[in-house]
Amino acid sequence: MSSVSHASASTTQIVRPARSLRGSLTLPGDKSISHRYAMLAGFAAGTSRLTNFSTGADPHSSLGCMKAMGAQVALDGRTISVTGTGGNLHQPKHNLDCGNSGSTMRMLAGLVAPQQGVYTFVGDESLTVRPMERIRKPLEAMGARIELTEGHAPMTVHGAPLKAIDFDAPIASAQVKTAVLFAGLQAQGVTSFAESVRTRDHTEHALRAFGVELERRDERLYIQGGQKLQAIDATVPGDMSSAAFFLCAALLFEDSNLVLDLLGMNPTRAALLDVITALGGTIKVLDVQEQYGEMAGTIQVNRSRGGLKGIDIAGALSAQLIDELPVIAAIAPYTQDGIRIRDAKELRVKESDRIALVVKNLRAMGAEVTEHEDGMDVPGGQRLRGGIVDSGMDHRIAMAFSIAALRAEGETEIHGAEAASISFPEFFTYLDELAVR
Ligand SMILES: O=C(O)C1=C[C@@H](OP(=O)(O)O)[C@@H](O)[C@H](O)C1
Ligand SMILES: C=C(OP(=O)(O)O)C(=O)O
Repeated sequence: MSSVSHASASTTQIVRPARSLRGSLTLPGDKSISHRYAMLAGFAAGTSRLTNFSTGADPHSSLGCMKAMGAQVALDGRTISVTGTGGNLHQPKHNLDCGNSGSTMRMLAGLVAPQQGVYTFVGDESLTVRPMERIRKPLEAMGARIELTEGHAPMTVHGAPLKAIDFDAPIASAQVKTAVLFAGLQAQGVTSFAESVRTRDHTEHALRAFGVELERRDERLYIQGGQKLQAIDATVPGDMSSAAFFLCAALLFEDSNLVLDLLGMNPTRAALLDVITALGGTIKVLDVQEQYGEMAGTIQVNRSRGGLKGIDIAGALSAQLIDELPVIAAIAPYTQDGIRIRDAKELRVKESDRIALVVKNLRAMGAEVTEHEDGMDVPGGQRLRGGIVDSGMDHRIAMAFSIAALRAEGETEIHGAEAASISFPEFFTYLDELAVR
């Protein structure tokens, strides 16, 4: 990077090409795990200590909401202490502000639906147009009442005593699974949940960490209502979806060398490592540990000699890589055989329409790309030129195109670069440290 300029509300970051990517990093805690630990610690009895908690704005929105509902939160560097409400959330005095975070709004809806009181959730411009119907359906089937505004936030949850349901998820969403399990935890009877694609399982591990019994039989999860939660002392593993930017950057240079410590290696989040290997990276796992069911390890990434291969990503793999697809697509022009992505329609309802924005920004950098309703085809063997990138105030778009910029000819301007702080405030500092110029 060379300079940062502030134009009205938006920050522009200039990213210069690099010659290599070298160094080692310990990434801030995983965003998905941090959300779940924040919510369950705020709900449990006792004081939880959460070390290496995410530095992203999103999990801090979850902490803020838990605070507004009676949890006590104290910050001490990378460790956060949360004293929970022992299962009785307070009705908040104001609207619950979820900021930019879909996870906060959807998962908390499940936690408050069985509680007494009325809870109104609001968010920023992007969150206000994201679909919430997907959680209204199961929670209303259990007995809660949820008011939406044309299917979106603002969302008001009227809590009520809930009864268990058997729910078969029509879409692959770990946030919907979490909302149903959090409601089932407090419902009368045994709630079951089945999904056709196995999504990230952090909620299952987190519930067990806090002492909840949860069973999986024939791909269906069962949770008995009325269980009590006890505080934990946990270290959050580094975020694989943040690591994705540097892992993809390491692929772009033959002599790159990247070591990541304490990286979350939960198998439901690690599909990216297979993609990196398929494209031509080599990954050495130097050490693996486990805490509360979550694996964390040290990995070393290099690139094999020769050009980068291509890959087709579709079906369950698209769901497992959903947050990594923007950066995978952004480096696709630099592969030999190109990358084709399908079955990723969910990308259209994230913080932005990520298919449309990836296509627009690839074209702004001179790439050829074909847009599909559920994905895109990016041919390989292309050279990109530095251009003007519009983040759409979407963190993953801002960071994905900063990586594409490393191999472009000339400088790239990332408009709305500050969006990175939603999940990874340190991103540009780390990129500067790792990029060899
Ligand atoms: O459960 C989670 O922590 C998440 C699940 C995914 O969303 P969906 O549940 O909407 O697929 C993902 O895109 C999001 O970044 C985090
Ligand atoms: C989609 C994302 O998060 P959320 O749904 O929590 O806003 C993301 O982090 O890419």
